[in-house]
Amino acid sequence: MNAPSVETLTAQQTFEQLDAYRALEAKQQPTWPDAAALGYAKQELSTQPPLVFAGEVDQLRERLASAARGEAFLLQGGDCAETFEAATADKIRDRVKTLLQMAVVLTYGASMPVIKVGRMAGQFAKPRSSNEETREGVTLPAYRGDLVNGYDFTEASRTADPSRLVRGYHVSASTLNLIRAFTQGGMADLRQVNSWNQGFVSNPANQRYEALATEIDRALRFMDACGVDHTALTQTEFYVSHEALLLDYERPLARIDSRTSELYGTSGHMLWIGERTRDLDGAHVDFLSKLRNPIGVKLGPTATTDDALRLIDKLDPEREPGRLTFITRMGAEKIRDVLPGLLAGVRDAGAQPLWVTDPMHGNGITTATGFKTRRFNDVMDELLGFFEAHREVGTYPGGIHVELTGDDVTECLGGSENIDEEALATRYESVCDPRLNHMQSLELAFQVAEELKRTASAR
Ligand SMILES: O=C[C@H](O)[C@H](O)COP(=O)(O)O
Ligand SMILES: C=C(OP(=O)(O)O)C(=O)O
Ligand SMILES: [Mn+2]
Repeated sequence: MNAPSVETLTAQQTFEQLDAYRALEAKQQPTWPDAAALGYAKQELSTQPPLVFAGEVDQLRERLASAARGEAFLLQGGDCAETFEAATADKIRDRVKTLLQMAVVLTYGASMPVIKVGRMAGQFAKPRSSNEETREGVTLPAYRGDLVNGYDFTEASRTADPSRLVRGYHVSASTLNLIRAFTQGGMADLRQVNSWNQGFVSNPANQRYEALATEIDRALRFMDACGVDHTALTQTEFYVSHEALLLDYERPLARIDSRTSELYGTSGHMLWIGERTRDLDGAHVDFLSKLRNPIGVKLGPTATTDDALRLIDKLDPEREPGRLTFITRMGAEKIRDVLPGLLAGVRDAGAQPLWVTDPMHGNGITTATGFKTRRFNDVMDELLGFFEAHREVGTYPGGIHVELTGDDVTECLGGSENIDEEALATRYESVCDPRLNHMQSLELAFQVAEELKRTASAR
């Protein structure tokens, strides 16, 4: 046999370093009953083309760097858990549409670029509070996302099936293909997106936002009249992200970039680590520390400044702007107590991560009838607490991370349509956490835009 070339050896060594995570504890991984089928799925994934390209990933890192410097704002959103069944053209279009509508409003409010990142094309794996679920005396494995098992409550459906890893890759590929088509092919035309927003404000419940919508309309007409570059108005950058939870999916999609010989996760542009898997000595932090992608880390109310600084040392030792995003999810009741100290501690240590708020995950409640839900008012309260904390400390509130859909579901309580507990049953479709519906998402965007206008005029 020929000796391996220097190039192969280098690639091998790179992957050996990446594989150090295998010796560490990986929380929230499924038990795959069929080892041979898992081996086959991983092999199959490792031969598939990357879903995203290293150059795009670098571009997103640069965009996020500008947000970390206070020169852009991140809008990240989508389902709690995407499903294979709901990866239809209409549903994907409506989610992208909702994000674009929100982005127009935020761009105007912030007077700066809004970086659009979907929780899409890979958000298929869920951490759970419990390994099992019991219904009417029957106990089965918990649903861990379509990448692992099915939502139907039967033994067969809830058994972890590795062929889902491969199917998840293909569904992600077709989702991404459609997103690229929509955002490059005319659907992102700012004038059209703004006309959709006119529909939102023409609803009497939303008239308080009319002035803002009219201002945006005038600004667009002005740009049009001036002959502003057509492409800037009709096409937009759109990136995808998901929680990098399932290492059996992420590892085969880690690739060496031929331009730089560096490792990239090619399952999505931005990857984040969840609140339940961010242990410093755990497999997830180690694995992601080796990839060049922008990395997010969720920080819940128990996170200390020391935790944040040690995560920075491990994930962003060079302190490269755009590399690390902290996504705080404290809960409306705690954010004003907990966040200012964290922001000040990190700033005083000389680090400048991007700070983003997830106003959803700290505000979950379960109704007496058993629905997991969130109150729109709590979500808004945490958002306001986020802006207040940053104003207090003098740091930059760089973005929002929300669970939302373009559909008219009834999963979160309140909002201008005043969804009450009874209404939850009418259209509750999420297979995991409750999402803001189309109207609630826009309402949130208009309120955040008002907040951003205030921040911008105070600077
Ligand atoms: O999005 C995430 C959920 O909060 C997480 O999966 C936990 O949900 P559970 O408490 O219903 O298991
Ligand atoms: C599980 C999630 O969040 P967290 O890790 O913050 O609980 C999520 O974003 O769906
Ligand atoms: Mn969730």
